[in-house]
Amino acid sequence: MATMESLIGLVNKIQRACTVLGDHGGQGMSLWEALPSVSVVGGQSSGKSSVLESIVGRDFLPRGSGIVTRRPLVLQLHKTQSGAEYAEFLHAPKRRFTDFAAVRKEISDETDRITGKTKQISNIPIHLSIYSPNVVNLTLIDLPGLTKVAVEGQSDSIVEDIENMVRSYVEKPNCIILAITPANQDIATSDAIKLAREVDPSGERTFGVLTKLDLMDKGTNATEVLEGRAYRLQHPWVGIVNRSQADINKNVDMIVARRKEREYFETSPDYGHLASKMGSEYLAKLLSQHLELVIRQRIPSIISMINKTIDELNAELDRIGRPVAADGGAQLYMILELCRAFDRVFKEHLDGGRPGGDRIYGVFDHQLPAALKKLPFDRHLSLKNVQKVVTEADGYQPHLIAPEQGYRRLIDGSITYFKGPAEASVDAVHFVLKELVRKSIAETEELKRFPSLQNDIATAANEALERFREESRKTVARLVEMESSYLTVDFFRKLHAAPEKKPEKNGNPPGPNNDHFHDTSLARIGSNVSAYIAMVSDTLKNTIPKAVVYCQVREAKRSLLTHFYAQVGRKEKERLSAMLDEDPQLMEKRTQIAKRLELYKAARDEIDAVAWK
Ligand SMILES: Nc1nc2c(ncn2[C@@H]2O[C@H](COP(=O)(O)OP(=O)(O)OP(=O)(O)O)[C@@H](O)[C@H]2O)c(=O)[nH]1
Repeated sequence: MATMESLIGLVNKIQRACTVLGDHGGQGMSLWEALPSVSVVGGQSSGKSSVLESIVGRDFLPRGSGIVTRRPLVLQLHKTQSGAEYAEFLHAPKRRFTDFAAVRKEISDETDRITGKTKQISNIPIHLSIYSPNVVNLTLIDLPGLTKVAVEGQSDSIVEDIENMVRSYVEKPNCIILAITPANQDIATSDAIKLAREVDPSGERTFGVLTKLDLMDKGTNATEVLEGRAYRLQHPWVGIVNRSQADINKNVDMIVARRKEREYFETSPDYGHLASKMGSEYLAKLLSQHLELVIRQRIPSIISMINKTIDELNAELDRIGRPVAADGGAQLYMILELCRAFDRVFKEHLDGGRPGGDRIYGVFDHQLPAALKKLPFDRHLSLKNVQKVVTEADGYQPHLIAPEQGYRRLIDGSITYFKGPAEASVDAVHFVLKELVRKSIAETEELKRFPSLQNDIATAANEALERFREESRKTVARLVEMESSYLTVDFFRKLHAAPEKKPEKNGNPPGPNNDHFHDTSLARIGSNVSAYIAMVSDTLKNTIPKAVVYCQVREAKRSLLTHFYAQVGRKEKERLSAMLDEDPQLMEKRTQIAKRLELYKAARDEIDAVAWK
């Protein structure tokens, strides 16, 4: 069975770890909030500081007018067996304070360090551990005193700000509320009780403390309250007699004050029957026992909360990606893996599974045929142009049988027109591929965190696509040139073999100088060339896509990043690191998650170490 010391010590440790990692409540469900704690609340001058000092048995809290406590003070008390007595702050772990006046000054200075001298308040706690033979193991959180009016130099919102901060602590279901009320004030007007009732209506986590019993008017007493008749709480009320201002001025020792308090109750005609359950020493023990009980009850739910959070944080880390390895080999491997991930997505776009590849087919199925159809062959093979070309080709000697040169020139001239649509197909496919590269980079989940590498891959892929386009352009240009370089002779032989149309009945006999004959013959040349060109067009409609796919699409699939891989392989480690530069926001997020993960794991280890049943 875990001991009381180990349980409270356990929570102390986890609380300290929380503060180191910036987890101190007010941030949604944090570990801090899951831990049971005791918060001290009360109106100004209700005697909060006095109660705390009395529990500790030392003067160590800053005093003064106005709002002195401006940051929560997490006071962790550790009982020592050795008799050694000292204090330590979490923010100054190497310094051991044995002079408690110096502790007081350090609390003041540390308060100012965050809030400035502006008298503003801050919810970032100061952690103070006190080791002493005169304490019980207990953790108390001292909060700013509730006030009704802002004083000189404070903003009007301070009253509300303090109340909000105090409420943010006491409203947590794991907070035990130590509600301090001076006995010389009507309990109905107590700020502490008012707030406690609001956040803990059933009173199960509120401990009522009545201070200044010695200052009550003569003839009156607080038995109504202390016996639980005036205001009922689940836990018994505890009456306290702290040092008066006069005692403080006279530097009455805390241990002496404790003794005097004990004597006060033992000899009091009003409270003698309650004496064993009154006083600051009793209060400290009561709280310590209760805190231990609560911790014991909560530990299972804390463990499950810790485990759940660890799982969630791990999943989140996986989602945003683990940190980049430091050594060059691992970085190179990572870059190649990321490139492959991109390549997979890119291929899915081309092969189907992701949209986009179909747009390439669109180029071949619509764009290219439509462009071929629009070529101005009608104009080029008009009677007038045929005549012009044929005549020019014949030179000074008109042809005898067939205008061979004319045919060739007309065909060559026509074929040149195919270059336009061929290049347009190359460009269209190039832009589709470029767009797919862009899309694939954006869709590669693994690459999201590496903007520099995204850039590098985009540049490398686009350079590769440029090279493929160049190659493709040359290839389609060649296809077109090939059509000019050697004509399909059979086509014309067949034409020649086909029976010629009979001359019209009343027509003149055929003769080279006859106009009518001339026109018919030119028209026939035009239509022959046109038919031949239609055949070439059909061929190119089929071969251009083959060339484009061969040079651009197939290459993109095969070797989009081949050059890049070779370059990366030659890179220095520094350059590799630079390629794996991450989005700074993401790095920050990862650091935060990693820190929290560290905290939760440390907490789990602490709990395991206590090995309690
Ligand atoms: N006689 C007597 N005086 C007390 C008692 N408790 C507190 N005082 C005096 O009341 C004054 C205020 O006490 P503190 O302990 O400073 O009260 P506080 O709530 O911490 O005050 P702030 O920090 O200013 O909000 C001091 O002068 C104390 O000496 C008590 O039980 N009896």
